[in-house]
Amino acid sequence: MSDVAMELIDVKKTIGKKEIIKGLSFSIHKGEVFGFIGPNGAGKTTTIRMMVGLMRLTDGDVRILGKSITTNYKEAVREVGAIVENPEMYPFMSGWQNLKHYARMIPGISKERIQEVISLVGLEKVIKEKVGRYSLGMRQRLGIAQALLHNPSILILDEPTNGLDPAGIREIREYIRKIAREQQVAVIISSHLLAEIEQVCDRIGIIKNGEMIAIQSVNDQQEAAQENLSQVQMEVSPIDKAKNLLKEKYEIDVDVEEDSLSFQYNKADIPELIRLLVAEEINVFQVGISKVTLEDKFFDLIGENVIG
Ligand SMILES: Nc1ncnc2c1ncn2[C@@H]1O[C@H](COP(=O)(O)OP(=O)(O)OP(=O)(O)O)[C@@H](O)[C@H]1O
Repeated sequence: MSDVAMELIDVKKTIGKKEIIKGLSFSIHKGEVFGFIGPNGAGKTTTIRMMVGLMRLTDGDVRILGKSITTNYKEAVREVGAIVENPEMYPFMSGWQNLKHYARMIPGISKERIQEVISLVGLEKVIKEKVGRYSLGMRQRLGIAQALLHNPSILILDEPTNGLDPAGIREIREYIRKIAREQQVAVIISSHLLAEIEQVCDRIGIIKNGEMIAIQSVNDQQEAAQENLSQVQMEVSPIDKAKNLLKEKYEIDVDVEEDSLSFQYNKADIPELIRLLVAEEINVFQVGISKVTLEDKFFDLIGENVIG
């Protein structure tokens, strides 16, 4: 069986005359935490509303476990658990009563399942207390428990860390990882703050003006940092010859940015690389070396500081 949980195929949304989402295509895998990140107004909420079936697509399709949200709405939506707006909870009832009340509306939810979702979000100790006395972080986790009750394949959380203090953010992260790992649920979280979700995500998709401008595996970044790789910018000529040489001879993954090559390499080995390029009659005009961080990449890509 395929490990794709959700697939977006050229998803577009036009409201009035404005094209808000301009053809998004990407897949999210089972057991993965995918961060959906971009500045305010980039189109995250609009995309999420389409993913969960709260808003019609203008064009394209969303498939959840292969089921189309446009032609097989009921079955597709069944696979989704989401917190898009603040979940409604009754403050005068306990966490347990809130979940039980909600579970009545879904056929086939056992008492054991309720207990299971409570332990998934670590609320065992306070579940008999009134929700009115919960911290915001606890309420968020109760919301996640509620969204998981019907055993969805995908959990979607829109700005889950909004308003939380650092301890609350840390806890939410921990439980999100646990849910993805233990239940093989694909978790999609949106945020405009890279630093808040970077640590919890396997991959991050960066959206700007309704377009996906990059999808980056977080592990690649961490591996690069561990292997002591630096980000190298090299102004060379002829650029294509240099690019091909680095690719074919040294198996370096090279991007071309205007008249420079951009790649990751161990700083200590760069003088040798320059010597080799020169020996091949390639002119090296400038070499810039910086540390590889996702924040730099994010900043480069969207051209403004939304790190917070
Ligand atoms: N109903 C609507 N009518 C017209 N424009 C809309 C509508 N809903 C959203 N937009 C516009 O679409 C763009 C994307 O909005 P969206 O709320 O999806 O962004 P976002 O990335 O979630 O931002 P935020 O983090 O601020 O919620 C914005 O420019 C917004 O003004």
